[in-house]
Amino acid sequence: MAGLAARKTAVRLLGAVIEASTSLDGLTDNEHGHPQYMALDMRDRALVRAMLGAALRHRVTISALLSKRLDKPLPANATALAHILHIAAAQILFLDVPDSAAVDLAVTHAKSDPRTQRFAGLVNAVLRALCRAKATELETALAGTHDAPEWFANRLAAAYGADEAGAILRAHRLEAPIDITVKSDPDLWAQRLGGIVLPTGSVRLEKLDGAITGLPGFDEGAWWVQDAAAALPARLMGDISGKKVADLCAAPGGKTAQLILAGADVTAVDASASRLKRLSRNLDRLGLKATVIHSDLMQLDPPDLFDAVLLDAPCSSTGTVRRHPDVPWTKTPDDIARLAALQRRLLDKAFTLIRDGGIVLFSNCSLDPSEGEELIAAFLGDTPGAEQDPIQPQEVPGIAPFVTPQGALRTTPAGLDMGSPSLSGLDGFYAARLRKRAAS
Ligand SMILES: C[S@@+](CC[C@H](N)C(=O)[O-])C[C@H]1O[C@@H](n2cnc3c(N)ncnc32)[C@H](O)[C@@H]1O
Repeated sequence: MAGLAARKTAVRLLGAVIEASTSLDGLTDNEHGHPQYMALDMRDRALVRAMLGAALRHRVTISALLSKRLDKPLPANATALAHILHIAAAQILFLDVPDSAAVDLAVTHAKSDPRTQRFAGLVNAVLRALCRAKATELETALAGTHDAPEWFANRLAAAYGADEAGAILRAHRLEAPIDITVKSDPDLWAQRLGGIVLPTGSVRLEKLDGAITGLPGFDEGAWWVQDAAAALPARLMGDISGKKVADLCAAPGGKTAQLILAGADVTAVDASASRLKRLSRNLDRLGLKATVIHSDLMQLDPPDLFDAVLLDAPCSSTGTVRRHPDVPWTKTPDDIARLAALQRRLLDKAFTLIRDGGIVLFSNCSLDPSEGEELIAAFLGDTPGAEQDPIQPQEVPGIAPFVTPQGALRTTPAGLDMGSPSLSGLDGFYAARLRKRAAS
């Protein structure tokens, strides 16, 4: 039956995300993804990603509308059934798929699986009722929830206040636009690619029709994909032309490329061999060169100190939910605490690698203050010789709204209003510039 394999794959992957906290990025990787996903053609893969995106972005809304159609909650162990219902509901409520196709394929799927066979009638009845109810109930259901797990919504509210947290969670319901960093001439590339130039200089495309590799300028290495917020930390390192700079968590290399183009002599370090392969491929395409070192940062022992280092540390990625809607459902507060502790160890190490007067630019794509504001305050409080070098609102065009009173950079998906929701927002990023006091 046409389309059944895509539905079965989406249901299987939703299970892997929800039950096993597996990252969606890995499952849907076009080279090393889940075997069931890899067996699909590109069109079906795109459909699987769309179904999973909608199912995760609207998970609470979908649950609420499904449970209204059930006499009693599904048994806790009926996970296969729950995922079939969620993937079908995502199509019915949020995708441009005919209702009849979504329902029929879900019923056929339920009949084909021994765990769900006896529920095929229930799947049919619940989904048909949902098709009838959506016109009158969807809007109210959306208004009744932030579509986030409670722990995540509470944490954002504690950090940003109810209004800002609400705006961030509303932004998380939308797919992010595609941002591009160009080597030069953003106006020209915006015109060629059909995008706009953001105040910070990135080029933004509302959405992508087809593969990114097919766009003009890709093969010749004129640009690379990089969220507009992710493009800021490397630009906060001041004048690095001719300086010895290390990118300490470098792969896949978006910031490495920026540092090279700013004229620095760059060493790119990363602990992951496979991610470093991607970095090398990316730099090759862009025609850029760095010294690449495969090492755990904690073991790094370079012969000379650096003038500056960029530590774009591994984090909870809670700033990237628009692009990775699985994050709130796969990460936990314990993960955040563990990653914050790792970042602190990496920052302590990074600080030993710079000369007196040198800088560490610390950044990550988390929205959680324990991985940003609080971590830097603690580091400054107990690291002799470390001081904050406040970021100035004028030093990079367009950053003024994101500079905090402490002189750090904080972006959220609720920032950067470009007039329409589909063109607005930024990944959540934090960046702070730290200096090692020169010996007196
Ligand atoms: C947020 S990503 C970096 C993104 C990159 N800076 C960019 O802009 O393209 C974090 C990176 O840190 C690397 N990493 C994690 N732990 C590390 C460690 N102990 N030493 C070195 N690299 C590490 C991961 O492999 C991952 O590539």
